Amino acid sequence: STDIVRRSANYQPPIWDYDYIQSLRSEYLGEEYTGQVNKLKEQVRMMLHKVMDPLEQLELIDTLQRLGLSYHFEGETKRILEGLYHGDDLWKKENLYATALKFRLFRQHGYSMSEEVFNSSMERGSFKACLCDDTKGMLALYEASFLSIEGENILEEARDFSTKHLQEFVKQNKDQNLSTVVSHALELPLHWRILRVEARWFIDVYRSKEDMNPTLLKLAELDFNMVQAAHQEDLKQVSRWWRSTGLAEKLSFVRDRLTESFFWTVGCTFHPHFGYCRRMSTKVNVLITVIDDIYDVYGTLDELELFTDAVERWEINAMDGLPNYMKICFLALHNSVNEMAFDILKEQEFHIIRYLKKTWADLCRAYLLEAKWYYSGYTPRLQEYLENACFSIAAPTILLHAYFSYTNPITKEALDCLEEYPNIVRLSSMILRLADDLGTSTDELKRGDVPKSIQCYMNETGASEEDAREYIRYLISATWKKMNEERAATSPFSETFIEIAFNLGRMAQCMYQYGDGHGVGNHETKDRLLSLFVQPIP
Ligand SMILES: CC1(C)[C@@H]2CC[C@@]1(C)[C@@H](OP(=O)([O-])OP(=O)([O-])[O-])C2
Ligand SMILES: [Mg+2]
Ligand SMILES: [Mg+2]
Ligand SMILES: [Mg+2]
Ligand SMILES: [Mg+2]
Ligand SMILES: [Mg+2]
Repeated sequence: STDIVRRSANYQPPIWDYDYIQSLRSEYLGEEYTGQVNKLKEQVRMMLHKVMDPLEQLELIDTLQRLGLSYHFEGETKRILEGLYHGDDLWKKENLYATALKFRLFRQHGYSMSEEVFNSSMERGSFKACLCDDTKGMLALYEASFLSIEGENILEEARDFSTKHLQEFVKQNKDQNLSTVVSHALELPLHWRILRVEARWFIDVYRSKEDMNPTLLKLAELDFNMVQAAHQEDLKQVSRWWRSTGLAEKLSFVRDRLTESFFWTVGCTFHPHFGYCRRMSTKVNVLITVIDDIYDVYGTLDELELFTDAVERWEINAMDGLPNYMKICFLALHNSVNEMAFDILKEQEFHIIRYLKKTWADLCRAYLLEAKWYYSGYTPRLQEYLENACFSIAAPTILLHAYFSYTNPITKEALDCLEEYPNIVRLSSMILRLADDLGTSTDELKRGDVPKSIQCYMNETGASEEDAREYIRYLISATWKKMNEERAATSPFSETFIEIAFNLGRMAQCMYQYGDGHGVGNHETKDRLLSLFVQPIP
């Protein structure tokens, strides 16, 4: 047969090998620290009951959230916010900092809050110039502005005004600690950050604050380490499964990214009780990574047509015509997905195979279309590219599997809605796709891949690459406003699902913050993985 010339991405081996992952241990696993944690949680509950000043109540809620502790105190938090929302005393001695903090927390927790609350800080349509010296207020206004939805001009003005003055503040660099915090916020606003990664960073910042509360700090450190121990067990378990598939060595040309695939799931649901969801989602992510590389790098168009047909048919004898490397990949996918369907059938008597095979078929068809565009040298218009690329980024597949792996009871209503790719899924996919293209397209185009959003926009408008990237960043920001609207809207999905969809977008911005954190595994990603999964807080 004619020699097939196959592209290569020259992917590096995983950052940690199997034996290293299996060697992970934590002294915080088991009951050793449970007594101490419960005592500390009790003390924090007392604090939540005793704090009476409205602003101090909000500050405590915000601090608990930033320390990664709010999941322990959802009841108390709700009670306090309910009380504040319906009371009106807070609004009297008002300053920008208090208004912005209150605005952000209420919107974050789904309360309706008008942007007009900032009117007293404005005159003739802009923010009062004197406010720019209030750095704490500027920072609070900046963070609050990312809870905006489309058409909120005051919040748009708030973001521009605060960004400008915060950048000025960092340049003057008068106060090292505050400059660090301000730079961090300017890099990525709180609303777009992954809670777990943020908590690890904030615990260190909180330790050196003059108003630091030792009980909160101690609980945050202990809880972080205990959750890390739980995550280690999940990672070790799913790493054993990954090794049993043999895919990494059989398909030596694909990305072998088990730990990064696991990191994506921790960003979506870090809660210790969601171990099954993390393990299932990791399987999905690592399989998607392999199949994506088969379509993007290795497969010939004929082979890809065969693989796509086999996935659409979803039956064992569909494998017969496949080349060997595709046989093993198809059977690994088929076995893993059917096993998840079996778990649900056993547990909930809900037969979900048709939903799962459809999402994998949709994904492979989207991959195939991109491969056809690549091989024919076609560059689509941006809109046409994105229509397909919101499927090929695999967010719908990831979110559907996540829904099944934590939801009990599964409802027909939510499933029918999920099948229509609802807004929340579409928007989360868009953010993931755009952030991924910003982070991966340079390397992808070097080794040969379909033109990505940046290139499609350049081709369509004649824009430079830098302007195209700027436009893609603008699209991410605009998509977040639509996402914020989805949270407020009523939907058949639980708060948990909405949060997972939001976190998938956040994970993308976290993973690609410094380039291709998944495929290349730069040092920032490695540092994050070490701090999340290996090194306990001392
Ligand atoms: C989990 C994922 C988001 C999905 C599989 C690996 C990813 C990190 C990304 O990989 P990439 O090759 O960049 O996707 P695409 O650009 O080829 O669609 C697509
Ligand atoms: Mg982050
Ligand atoms: Mg390999
Ligand atoms: Mg790819
Ligand atoms: Mg791809
Ligand atoms: Mg990519």
